[in-house]
Amino acid sequence: MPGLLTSAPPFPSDVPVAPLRVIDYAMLKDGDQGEIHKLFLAATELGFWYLKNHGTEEEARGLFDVFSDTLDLPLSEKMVYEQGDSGNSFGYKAKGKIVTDMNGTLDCSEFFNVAQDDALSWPAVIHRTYPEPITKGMRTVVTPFVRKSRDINFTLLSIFEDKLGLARGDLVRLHSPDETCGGEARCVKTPPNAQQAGIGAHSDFGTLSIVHNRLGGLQVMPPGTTEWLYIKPLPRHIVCNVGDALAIFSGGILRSSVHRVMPPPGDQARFARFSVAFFTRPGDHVPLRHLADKSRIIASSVARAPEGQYEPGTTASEWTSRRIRTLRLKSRAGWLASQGTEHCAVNA
Ligand SMILES: O=C(O)CCC(=O)C(=O)O
Ligand SMILES: [Fe+2]
Repeated sequence: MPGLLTSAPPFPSDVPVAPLRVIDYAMLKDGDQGEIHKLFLAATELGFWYLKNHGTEEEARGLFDVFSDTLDLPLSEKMVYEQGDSGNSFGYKAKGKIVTDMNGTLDCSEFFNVAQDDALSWPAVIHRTYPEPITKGMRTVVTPFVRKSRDINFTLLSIFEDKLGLARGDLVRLHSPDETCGGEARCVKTPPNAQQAGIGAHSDFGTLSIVHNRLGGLQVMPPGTTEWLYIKPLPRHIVCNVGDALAIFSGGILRSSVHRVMPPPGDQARFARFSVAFFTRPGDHVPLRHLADKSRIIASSVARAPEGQYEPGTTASEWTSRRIRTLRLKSRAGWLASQGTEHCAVNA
């Protein structure tokens, strides 16, 4: 089973590694103030952290199987579900469909994205249908994974509400189950011995992301630096990060850092790389705008930033579709137009 990769060589010890804080989810749930403080530091400094005791290991293992069966389907079958060029994220993204840098270099990864809305409403279809390995695993694997991952992100959001001086529910409410959203579960697969990026430098579009990694390859560029650091996969730990929407809502207090997926380091490069991710994104019609009118802490951060910095003038769904659509233009212009908060000084 590719997800477990028990035979893969270890992550090498001679590559630069990001010093992510390790946060204990069980302690957060218990209201441990020291752990809550550590989470807030992680989200404001780097915007990335490890989370242990998250309780989704089993669901993620099942999802690696479901997604690897899906990506093993013949290309012609997968192409029936291709996301297309309109900026839609749900479904299949074939290799070479998006640019990874300013020179227009194409990616070598394939993804499959399942909409949170479809997983939670199953068997009712909200956005689209899926191939058989996913429909067969929906009830037992995909939906439980989505539900648990969403609950983790909502717990983290409640903590951020308190730390940012917001009222209870001010962030969670922007992700109401009464509205469709761009939230999704994803598998990313990159081939063995890849020579180019699997996913180019980007910040995530939404609120909070969760990544389950077995092999290395994920890299982050800490704010204010120009160095790429590997995020070393740790057994039973997930990697969590802040996305653009949360950076904007918080007036830049929480950081949405640039990251990318490169071939796994050292001897791990000989293996195909699978990762499983979950993205919480705001309701489709939620305006992306700082919440300065709800918090003095956010208001004072916004007051220090350039005018209009955290008011891109779009809704959450327009923001996501612009970034996907322009990445698929496969040109330098597309690459520039695909950029998010990371390039407009949210992280300055
Ligand atoms: O595969 C990974 O480790 C990260 C994937 C990622 O950054 C993304 O899908 O946005
Ligand atoms: Fe990402």
